[in-house]
Amino acid sequence: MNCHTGPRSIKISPGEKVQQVLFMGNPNVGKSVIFAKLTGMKVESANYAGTTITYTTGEIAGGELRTLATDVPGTYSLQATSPAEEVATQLLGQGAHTVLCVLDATNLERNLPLALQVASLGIPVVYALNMVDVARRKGIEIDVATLEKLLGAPVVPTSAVRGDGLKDLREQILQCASSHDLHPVTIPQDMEDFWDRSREIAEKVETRAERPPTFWDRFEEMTICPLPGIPIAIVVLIIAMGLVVGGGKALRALVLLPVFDNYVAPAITAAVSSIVSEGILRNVLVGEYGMLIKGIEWPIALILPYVAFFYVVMSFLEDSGYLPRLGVLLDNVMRAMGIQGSSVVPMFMGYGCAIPAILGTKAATSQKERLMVTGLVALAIPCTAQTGAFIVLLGDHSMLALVGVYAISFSAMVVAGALMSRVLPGKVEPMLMEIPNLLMPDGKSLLKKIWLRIKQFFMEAEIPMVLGIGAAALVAETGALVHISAALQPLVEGLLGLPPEASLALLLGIIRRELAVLPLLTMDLTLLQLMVGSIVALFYLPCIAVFFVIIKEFRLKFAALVFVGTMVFAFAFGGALNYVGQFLIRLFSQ
Ligand SMILES: Nc1nc2c(ncn2[C@@H]2O[C@H](COP(=O)(O)OP(=O)(O)OP(=O)(O)O)[C@@H](O)[C@H]2O)c(=O)[nH]1
Ligand SMILES: [Mg+2]
Repeated sequence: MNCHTGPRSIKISPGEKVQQVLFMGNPNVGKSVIFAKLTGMKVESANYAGTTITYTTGEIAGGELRTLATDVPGTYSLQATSPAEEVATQLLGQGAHTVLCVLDATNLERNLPLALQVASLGIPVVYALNMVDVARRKGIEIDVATLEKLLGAPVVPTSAVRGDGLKDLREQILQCASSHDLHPVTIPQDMEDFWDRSREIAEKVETRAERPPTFWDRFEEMTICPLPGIPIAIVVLIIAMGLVVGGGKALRALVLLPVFDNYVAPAITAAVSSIVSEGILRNVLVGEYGMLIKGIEWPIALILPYVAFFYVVMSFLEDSGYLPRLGVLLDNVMRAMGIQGSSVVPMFMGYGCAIPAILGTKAATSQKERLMVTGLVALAIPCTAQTGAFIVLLGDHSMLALVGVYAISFSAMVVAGALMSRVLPGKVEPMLMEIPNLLMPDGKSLLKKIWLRIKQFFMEAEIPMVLGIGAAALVAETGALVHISAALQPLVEGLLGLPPEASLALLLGIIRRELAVLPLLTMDLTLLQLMVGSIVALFYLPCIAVFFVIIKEFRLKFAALVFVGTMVFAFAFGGALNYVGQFLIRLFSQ
């Protein structure tokens, strides 16, 4: 038997007895952190609801029998309302030797209904009372002995990020799992919600110290009120953008470009020239579009610095719990787009990469919300690599042009969202928006997360880049580009006012989003042409990998709609910008 584990699989010999443990609980209570620490497996954790949207299985060492633990997506109740919650209830239906139910000590009353539902099915439960460090900071005390008595099962106080209480928790899990059998369970349609009982228990075990609010308490509140929440959000976004643009530029100019230009490129050119004689092959390898030159310079010396700083900022925002607060502030704007404020998280993820953003929509409660967010991410949200390309292309000319591209992207989202909410079938259900505690991210996990993301960018970008640029070099060197450019001339030159070679950007943009921008670097373009080129690249097709995910998650029909929609939007908007721009230039030069 092979268990689904995400990154690797666990082999179990036929007939071997294993213990199954499910890690369950409300979203954002620390299940994945506990799971990662007890199994040594790498799983994503972040400070918002819905980080885990599918399950991962790992092994907890130490018992007599082997113990398999499964990190389950968070759920508020056993009546699933989203695809991610359905995964949780299906896993529970298969039964377990033990369920580890993780409770957030700062939100006990809201966490208990699920715990009581699970226990009412007769499944053995061990409780982790997690986040006790945050509870202490907030002046919340929980009487663990009484809670244990009321729940009739072991309760272990833990602080998962610090590792406190995890040794004891492991022992309790192994002991409980070894003394019970596994039975599949049927989850009744109309389960009791246990809200009253939860309130009763919470009242008995919880004491909240009467104390004046600390600065941190007040700051948590301030971030969600329009005043001063919106000015705070603007400052946060300016700092974030400054860090990405400034930090990326410095890393690129001071380290990566000098190293590449002075050492790497000459070494590669010399090595290839000594083996390959002059001609098409040498040009494809190290010429103007040489795959070994541009294929390394573009992803590593130009884009990587921005990607790296972007992930630093994004991971910090994710782990601090600030993102859902942005959702509260933007709720009205998001509703104008036809989606819920809580979708700010997957949409923000889209600024990293569209794929986790689309998968992240599994936590949404309606299919229409999933389609809307996916459509918007595919159309108008540039991924981090494309953002890097925009900064390289526009940032050196005019920061205003760069800000302009993002302003157009936001406006387009409102228009496209309003359009899609009319065209797409179904209804967007109101979603529960959970606002997590603001936390100071744990340094070690933050660095690990940033490093993993940078590594993943490198692995995913490098090969398609080199191959795509190689294909482009071949197209240019063999003269095929002239024919392709002639065929696309009415579109590229006529409608968009770009030089014919810009057709290369459209061809390469199918492979990766930043490749729809980078070829423009080698052309001598006016500011208007740079803007038009960037806007077309922004709205143009998402990359091939994203299409595969859209087809897998939704239907081919929706992928086709995204294909046509993004194409039409890109050319219509790019064309309009070109004509309006040219008209204004003529008007002002008279
Ligand atoms: N201070 C503190 N932070 C914690 C603790 N446990 C988890 N966290 C943080 O809380 C956030 C949520 O943790 P996750 O492990 O992603 O939560 P989850 O229950 O898996 O969430 P979903 O996958 O969304 O259901 C992360 O930012 C963690 O770093 C803890 O004991 N103390
Ligand atoms: Mg999780």
